[in-house]
Amino acid sequence: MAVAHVEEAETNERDDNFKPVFKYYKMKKPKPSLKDVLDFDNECNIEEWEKIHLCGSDNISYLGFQSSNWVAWKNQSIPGLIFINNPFTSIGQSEWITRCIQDFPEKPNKTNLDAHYAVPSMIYKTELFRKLRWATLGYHHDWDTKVYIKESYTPIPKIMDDLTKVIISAIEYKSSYQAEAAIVNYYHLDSTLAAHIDHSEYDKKAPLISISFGQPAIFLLGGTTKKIKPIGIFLRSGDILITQDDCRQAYHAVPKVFYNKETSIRYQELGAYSKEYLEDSRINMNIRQVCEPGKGFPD
Ligand SMILES: O=C(O)CCC(=O)C(=O)O
Ligand SMILES: [Fe+2]
Repeated sequence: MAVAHVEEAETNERDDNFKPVFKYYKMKKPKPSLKDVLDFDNECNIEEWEKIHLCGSDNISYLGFQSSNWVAWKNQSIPGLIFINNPFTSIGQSEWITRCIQDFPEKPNKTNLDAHYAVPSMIYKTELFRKLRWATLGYHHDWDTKVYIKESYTPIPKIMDDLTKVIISAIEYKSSYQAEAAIVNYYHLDSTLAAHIDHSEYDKKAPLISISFGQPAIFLLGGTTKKIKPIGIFLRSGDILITQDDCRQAYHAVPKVFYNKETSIRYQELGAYSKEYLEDSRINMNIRQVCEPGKGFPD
């Protein structure tokens, strides 16, 4: 919490060019215009972006990928940001969604509910599931102190580790990389995520892999201070956003989750609970390396 206070104090209201954009896209009435939002699917507002092709490894269909050739985008003026257009099949997405709903919130992983409830297993079948906001895996992020603790660890599932390896190899990241922590965020149509920088990791440059599922959202990406006006980017189900190097230290937020009636129709393969949940929800699964390679936790 102390960290958040310092950040707030750094940018007073007058200089804050992030908040007005956040409030604008969050607005319900009148509905904001979406004409300036970057849309990689429909190739709108992306004149300054370069289309690139990334290669996934061989034999990766078990991870839900549709092929090994992925369309991605980068921008010279935003070093470190890579957007990958949904490379998953709809069955592949359904499998990841099912993991996010049925597996990842289960113990020994941690969730926001642990502090308030005796959380039953198969929580997705209970009323409590609507109150789920996050689940953490690997080194658990402590939301109050904003530090990772070496002893607070549950293993990263192999399938998530495999997915990470394929993405890290596709972006040709040169250093070694280990998926050490994951946060799964659960949003409903009225949920937002306030502007923040992810600086709890000791390695502040390594790629952060962020994958969206379910209902679409607007993601805001600003700069290292809130003085910098953010850009809005549409994130749809299956899209992968990677932030590394300087971009890792940029403010970002989610001001809006949309309702799109086609979202749940697309996942015929989902079980009944997941399908109903996804009707008005968005899931974001993000994977991080916590420590600098070969260094471990500082004393
Ligand atoms: O939901 C998203 O797209 C972003 C999540 C995020 O920024 C975070 O978990 O730190
Ligand atoms: Fe973040």
